[in-house]
Amino acid sequence: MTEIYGNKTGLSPAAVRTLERIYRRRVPIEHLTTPELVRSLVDASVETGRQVGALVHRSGQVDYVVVGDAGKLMLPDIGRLRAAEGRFRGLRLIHTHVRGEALSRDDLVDLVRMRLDLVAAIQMAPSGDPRSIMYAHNVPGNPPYREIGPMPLSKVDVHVGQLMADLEREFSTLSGTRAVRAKDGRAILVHVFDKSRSPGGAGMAEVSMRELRELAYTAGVEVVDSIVQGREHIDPKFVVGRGKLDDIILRAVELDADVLVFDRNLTPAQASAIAKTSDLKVIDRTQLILDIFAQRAEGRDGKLQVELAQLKYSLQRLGQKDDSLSRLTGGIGGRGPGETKLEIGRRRAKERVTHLEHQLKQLAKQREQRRRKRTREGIPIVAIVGYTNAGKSTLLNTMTGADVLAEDKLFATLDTRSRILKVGWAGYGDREVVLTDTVGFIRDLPKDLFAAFRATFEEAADADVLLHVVDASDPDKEGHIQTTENLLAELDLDGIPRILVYNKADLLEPINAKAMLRAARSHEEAEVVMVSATQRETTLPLIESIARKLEGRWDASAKGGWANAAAPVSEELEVSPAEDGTELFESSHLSHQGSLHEMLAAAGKRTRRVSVSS
Ligand SMILES: Nc1nc2c(ncn2[C@@H]2O[C@H](COP(=O)(O)OP(=O)(O)OP(=O)(O)O)[C@@H](O)[C@H]2O)c(=O)[nH]1
Ligand SMILES: [Mg+2]
Repeated sequence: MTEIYGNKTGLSPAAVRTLERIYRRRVPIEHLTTPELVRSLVDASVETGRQVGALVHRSGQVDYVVVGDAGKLMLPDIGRLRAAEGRFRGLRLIHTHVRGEALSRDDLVDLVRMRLDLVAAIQMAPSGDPRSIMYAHNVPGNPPYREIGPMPLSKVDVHVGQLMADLEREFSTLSGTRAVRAKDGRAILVHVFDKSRSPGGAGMAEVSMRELRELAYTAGVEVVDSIVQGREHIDPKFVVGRGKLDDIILRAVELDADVLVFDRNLTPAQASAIAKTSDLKVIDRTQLILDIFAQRAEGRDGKLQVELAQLKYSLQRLGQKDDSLSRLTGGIGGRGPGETKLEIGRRRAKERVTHLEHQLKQLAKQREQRRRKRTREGIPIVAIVGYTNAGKSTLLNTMTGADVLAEDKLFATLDTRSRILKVGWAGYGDREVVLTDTVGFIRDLPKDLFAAFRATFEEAADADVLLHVVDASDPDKEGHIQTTENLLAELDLDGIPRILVYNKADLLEPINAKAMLRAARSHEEAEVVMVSATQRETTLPLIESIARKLEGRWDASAKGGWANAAAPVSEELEVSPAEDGTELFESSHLSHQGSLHEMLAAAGKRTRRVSVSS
């Protein structure tokens, strides 16, 4: 093995031979370097006028000879360090500084990011002689390295084997004392905004990072730091500036992080450049969301949809060289929901996409048939839509007594569930509606995912009423409403009658809740109600609202007639008169009992009309 790495342009054949001879050197593990290796490196530097380095393995062999320019050395991509190999690479870099400078920031970043055993720089005098040596190794802490020297070459006395054994012990004791490591690693979140384009970028960054943190938490990633940078313009190659990237790399080592999560979407080239330079796993916002979907999709349909979206996203990234596939594709753990490992070739991936699309079409047909059947049965459909974590599933559960997973995580629901809502308890006799839960929306929903999840909104397309649920306690609730409205329009669902449901009223001060409701009623086009999805009785006004919207359709779902509808109601209505604050959930049932009977009477009359005409 005599390949020369780095900047080889313009090297004379003689210089190349001098460089190649460096491969013959051996350096025992008891020493940092040998006079012979120093001599060879210095000779090659004098001949080329450039920095020359050797990556020496603990076995004593020179594994790589690298040539740079007068000011720096670009180390070859020697691949990711695998966990099994321990904390360090087992390679030390010994190189020349032709201008006699101390260890540079580049040297230290290389040391840290590549987990080299050591980096040593030989300072050359203008005469071309080696004047001194300076070296650094990794340490736990901040900064994550220790520099030693410069000192005369004759004074260096490092037993590399001993030093590395000590360091490895020190690092492993440290990671042993750390609380249980998150299963999908430790991440640094990075947000970059364009100062010229968004002057209010810092405030937006905060809102956006809060959401990213929740996404990371949902994905099972432990967040150890967040970094926000405002720039005059986004760096086309690394997004952040090169200097900032170096800071991030050092920070990652210091905090033992292995993932960088960018709060924006990266081009394949950017993701690749950052991953190569940092030697960290690089994930963008879309991949993080895809990853969550991959973990959470349950039904067959959902799983196929997610796999399709992941493959499509990966395929865009497979265009580049195949070498860093595992770093670029898939999510945090290279996770896919289906049978496929995500690290597959381009051709296989394309075949799989076709196959998945076919299967999904079949499933869509079956769904379509089911839906037709239901429509024939004439039960009105009410779909619950809204931003992720708004409380849609909780509302469905509470209203129907169903048991749909509701969690304080984003995208708890990935498969749409429908349940029959019987409203006898609220005074509507045998009437029923189908209540459908949907996937939560999120700002900048990844395009592929949006396409894939269109299907889950097929059900919603048939809805007679949409309940747009909003977490009224979220500081960004207006942003959430806007995002949801926009996506509803994109899904062509904006024509369906809508009720805006302000949820989580229990988390608001009653006085604020009232003011919020009043304000919303004055500026929202849609009807607004306020509920607390965790408390069934607060959903009464919502049911009334649904009843008003459904009118004629509503009665068709009543199986029984007039008497049936009215009979058991009063006993089932177990709502205690409002305590302070709960009158928020003002209900005509509660406010005057008389109107309940009026309503029931009206409902009964309509029922009769329907049964006569059918
Ligand atoms: N305090 C309070 N918490 C609520 C209320 N409604 C829902 N939550 C909580 O909010 C979290 C999210 O609820 P989900 O029902 O899973 O929300 P979702 O809209 O279905 O979320 P996705 O399926 O992720 O889109 C859960 O921890 C619920 O317990 C409420 O009225 N009050
Ligand atoms: Mg849900």
